[in-house]
Amino acid sequence: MAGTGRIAVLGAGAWGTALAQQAARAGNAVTLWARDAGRAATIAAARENQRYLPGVALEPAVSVTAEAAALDGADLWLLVVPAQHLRATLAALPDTGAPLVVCTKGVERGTLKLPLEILEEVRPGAAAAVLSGPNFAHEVAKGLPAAAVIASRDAGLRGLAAERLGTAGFRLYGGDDPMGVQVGGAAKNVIAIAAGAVIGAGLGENARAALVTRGLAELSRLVVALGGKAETAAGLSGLGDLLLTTTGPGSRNTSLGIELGRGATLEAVLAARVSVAEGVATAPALVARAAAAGVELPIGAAVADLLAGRLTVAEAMGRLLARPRRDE
Ligand SMILES: NC(=O)C1=CN([C@@H]2O[C@H](COP(=O)(O)OP(=O)(O)OC[C@H]3O[C@@H](n4cnc5c(N)ncnc54)[C@H](O)[C@@H]3O)[C@@H](O)[C@H]2O)C=CC1
Ligand SMILES: O=C(CO)COP(=O)(O)O
Repeated sequence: MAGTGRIAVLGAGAWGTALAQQAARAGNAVTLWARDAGRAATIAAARENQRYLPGVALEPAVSVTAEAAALDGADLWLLVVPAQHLRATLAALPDTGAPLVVCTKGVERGTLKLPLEILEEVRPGAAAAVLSGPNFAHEVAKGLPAAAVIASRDAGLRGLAAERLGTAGFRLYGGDDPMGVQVGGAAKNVIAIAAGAVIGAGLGENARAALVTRGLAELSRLVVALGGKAETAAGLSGLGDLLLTTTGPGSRNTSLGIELGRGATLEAVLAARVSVAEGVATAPALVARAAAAGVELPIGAAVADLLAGRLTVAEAMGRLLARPRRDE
């Protein structure tokens, strides 16, 4: 056990709760902060997050609160709020000077900012890192083996964060390419919706494998265009997470795509869920961000059009298949 201080986890969804468990397992006292006082009290009383992560008993070292003052003593903050709410959530909380590790995957609509870019606007100059990888919350919560990358330009911070959060069963690699890591985490959710739609529409496993592979090419192009490294796209936060999300039955993004592929409307799918599928809000923002950098995302654009009701799955596939043939 490496951790010794207090870690604050902001956002008591599935991933925030799983990371709170992991931080406790790594030897830290943990404050899991929820924005809603009633929900915090319910989780604290049940010692379980029945809404977002049912069936997992909270570690004794995890305390749950909605009080901002409880964040004061934490020497590391994990931000685990959906991308569209990250800015407002952080802006409403006091700046204690604690280093920030953002665990959110997505692009903010309107501003087209990635999580660390949002942090830079809300907490200019704060020490910040990003944690990302192939990590279904329910598996990490149970302590099943997993790996992720903690990337920051600040080598001291990524070492510290890996030391405080890692255990033998949650293997954390350092990375110096936070841009590449963030783009991978945001793009894989969009490609997962496309992969799910292909499966839901009965187009077959061959089609999914082709689409995921071409999706990785899109993701890699965007990583490089935004200043990241191609090898980051081939690592845990790129290929690794793409593989998990597009094939694992537990993915919210893939399952949303499957339902769309079977003919459900987006409104009906979202109305039946409490949990977030980040690819929905991210798809149009990612495509716009890529376009601003001169990068075309054919699969991303097809997903954005599908979600907006501008295309059916059959039309989206037809458009992708009709693209001019070229060398791989
Ligand atoms: N669940 C997973 O397996 C993983 C999730 N992530 C990422 O972690 C982030 C959080 O996802 P989950 O914990 O899975 O979410 P979730 O779907 O389990 O829970 C939704 C979360 O959003 C919060 N929320 C909803 N409306 C809000 C608002 N208006 N303002 C502030 N917060 C609001 C809820 O309080 C809750 O914490 C996402 O970016 C996701 O992509 C990353 C790795 C794994
Ligand atoms: O990010 C994730 C796994 O790494 C979770 O994926 P979903 O949000 O699609 O469930």
